[in-house]
Amino acid sequence: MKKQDMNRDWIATARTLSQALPYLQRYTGATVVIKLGGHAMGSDDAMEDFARDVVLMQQVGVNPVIVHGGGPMINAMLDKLDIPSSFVDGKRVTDRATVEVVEMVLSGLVNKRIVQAINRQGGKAVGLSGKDADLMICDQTNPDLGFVGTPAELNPDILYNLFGHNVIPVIAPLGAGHAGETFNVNGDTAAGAIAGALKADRLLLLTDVAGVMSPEGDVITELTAHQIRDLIADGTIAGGMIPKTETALRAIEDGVRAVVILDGRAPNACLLELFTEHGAGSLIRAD
Ligand SMILES: Nc1ncnc2c1ncn2[C@@H]1O[C@H](COP(=O)(O)OP(=O)(O)O)[C@@H](O)[C@H]1O
Ligand SMILES: CC(=O)N[C@@H](CCC(=O)OP(=O)(O)O)C(=O)O
Repeated sequence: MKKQDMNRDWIATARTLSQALPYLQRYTGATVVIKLGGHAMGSDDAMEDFARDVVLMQQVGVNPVIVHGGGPMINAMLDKLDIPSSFVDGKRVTDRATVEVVEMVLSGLVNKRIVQAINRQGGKAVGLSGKDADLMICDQTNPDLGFVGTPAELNPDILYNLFGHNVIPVIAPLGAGHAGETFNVNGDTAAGAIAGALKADRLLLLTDVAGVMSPEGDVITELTAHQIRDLIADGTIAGGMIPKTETALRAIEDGVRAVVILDGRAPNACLLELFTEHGAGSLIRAD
C-alpha cells in the first residue's frame, strides 16, 4: 500500500474513533440488555458477528446481558417429537410435555450455542435461566395456557456478581414457580422484566424487521409510549410486534432509560446502535 493511502486509511480510522469517543464515554459502566430472538439468530457467521459485538461492547466498559428466545428451534424439536403446538396472543400453549422440550431446547441447545460463540470470541459467558439463583420467579399467566409464566419477582443480585467478574450472562427465558413448577416465558417479556430489574440504560430487542413500521412501510425512528398505544389501537402495530412494544412500555415504566427495536440480522446492529449517531431501528422513550 502507498504511504499516501496508508495515511488516508489512518485518518479515516482516527475520525471514526474520535466520533465514537463521546458514545463510548456515555456507555462506560452502562448496563445493556440485548434480547436475541430465534428469528434474529441466523447462521453460524451471523452468530459469530453478534458474539464479537458483545465482547467488544464489554471491552469498552459496558455490562452486556443477553436474554434469548428460540421459538423456531422449539418448533423444530416439537415437530421431531410429534408434539403438536399452538399459540394464543403470541404465547405458546405449554402443557407438561411441551415445557420439558422448551427447557431442553432453550437452556440446552440455544443457550449453549450463544455461550460458546461469545467464549470463542474471547469473552467469558455463563449460561443461566430464570431458575438460577431465583433470578425470575413467575406466576402462571393464565390457566388456559398451561405452564406459561409472567415474571413476578426478580432477584438480579447474581447478575451484579457476574458483572463484577467480567462474566457475560446469557439467560434462557424460563422461570421457577412458587410450587416448584417450570414456566415458559416469552423471550421479550423475560428480557423486559430483567432490564427493568436492572434499571438498564438500554434494552435492545433484536428481531427480523428494521423496526416499527408506519403504514407506508417506513421505519418510525422515535416513538413515545403515547404513540405506541395509538398505533396498537389503529392496527398499525400488529402480531408479534404487539408483545414487543408492550414489553418496551413496561420496561420504561420499570425504569429502563430507552428501548430500541432493531434488525438483529444487520451487520454490527448493536454496535452501530450504541456507538454511532446513525442509530438503527425504533427508539422508544418515556413520554
Ligand atoms: N408495525 C409493524 N412494524 C414492524 N413489524 C410488524 C408491525 N406489525 C406487525 N409486525 C410483525 O411483527 C414481527 C416481529 O415479531 P416476531 O415475529 O414475534 O419477532 P421475533 O421472533 O424476533 O421475536 C415482524 O416480522 C412483522 O411481521
Ligand atoms: C410463552 C412462549 O411463547 N414462550 C416462547 C419462548 C421462546 C421465545 O420467546 O422465542 P422467540 O423470541 O424466538 O420468539 C416459546 O415457547 O416459543
